[in-house]
Amino acid sequence: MCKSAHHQFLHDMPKCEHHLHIEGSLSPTLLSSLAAKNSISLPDSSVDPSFASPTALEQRYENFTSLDDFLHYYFIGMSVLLHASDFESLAYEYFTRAHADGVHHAEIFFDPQAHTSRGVSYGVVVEGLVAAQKKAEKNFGISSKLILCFLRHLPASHAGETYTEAEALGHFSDGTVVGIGLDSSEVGFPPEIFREVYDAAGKTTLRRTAHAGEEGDHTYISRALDLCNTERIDHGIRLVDNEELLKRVASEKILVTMCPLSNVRLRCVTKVADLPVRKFLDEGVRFSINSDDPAYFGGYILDNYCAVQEAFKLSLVDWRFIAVAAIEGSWCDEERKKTLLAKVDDWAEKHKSMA
Ligand SMILES: Nc1ncnc2[nH]cnc12
Ligand SMILES: [Zn+2]
Repeated sequence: MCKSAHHQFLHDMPKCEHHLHIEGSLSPTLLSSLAAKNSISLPDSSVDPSFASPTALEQRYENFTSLDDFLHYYFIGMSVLLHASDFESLAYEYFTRAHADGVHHAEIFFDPQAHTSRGVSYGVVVEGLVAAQKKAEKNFGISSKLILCFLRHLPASHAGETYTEAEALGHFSDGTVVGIGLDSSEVGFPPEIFREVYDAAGKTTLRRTAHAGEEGDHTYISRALDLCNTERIDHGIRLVDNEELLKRVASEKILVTMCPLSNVRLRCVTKVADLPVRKFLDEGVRFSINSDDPAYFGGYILDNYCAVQEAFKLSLVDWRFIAVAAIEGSWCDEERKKTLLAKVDDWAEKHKSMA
């Protein structure tokens, strides 16, 4: 949680999170307890000393050198998740934390291929996540959706098989899964490799997003939009390298899901102040602020909000733009959006003295 009392207004702001990998919310403590419970052997600490203790892992997470360096630990970490109850514990721990940070609506990525490839069925993963979603709605009033991500380092045919499995279970038509996304190593794996699943999704009510312009250049963003028809861009910070594309994203009201602390930890930028927050606001690019993989990147959503405020000293008008863009760009129904927008009005009224 953000430590500064000055940021109470950010705590109070009704937030939507759109860029959260549920497997990336696996804390080193839960990781070790699930490893013990499920008898999963992690790498020996003589081979990688980071696995000596949860504290050692946390320290290693402070020194990622790239997206791939992080992904190495991310995939090992999630190997402790075996049962529906593990996914439920993981997701409920996230919702508890998100609620404490003032999240009212969350759209959650999950990586089924990273589980099915080690013998954990797609159905088990979703069963656990849905159980946590229901509990979070009941106990915290948090609405949430699932976004099925495809791993771009695996073949497109594998993504196609995963799509077919989710579709056959009725998870697209019954609303269990609201949309599809694309994650994992970006450079060398452009979005159009996965055109077939995006084309299929485009013929349904499924929403479409993709990680683009995180480590990859701005052409990854235009290719996601033009060749995969994505409605959102995850990260998208390389938009700043192409003025025309940036203006297009603004005019087409495409939501960019920024993840400030992630971008610093993975060395996409040196510091939060180097992110295009002011530029996006000035150009009318709609964006939300998110935690990506909070257990790995040193902060949950409110820490990301506070880091942006420390770096940019935004006004209430700026924050209101961010709050409204996040709600309008959410994939929930119109009634829920109306409720959330009314909460933003109340919040702005309460904090008008800071304008
Ligand atoms: N920041 C990120 N980029 C790409 N794939 C991811 N999977 C989890 N976090 C990711
Ligand atoms: Zn991500």
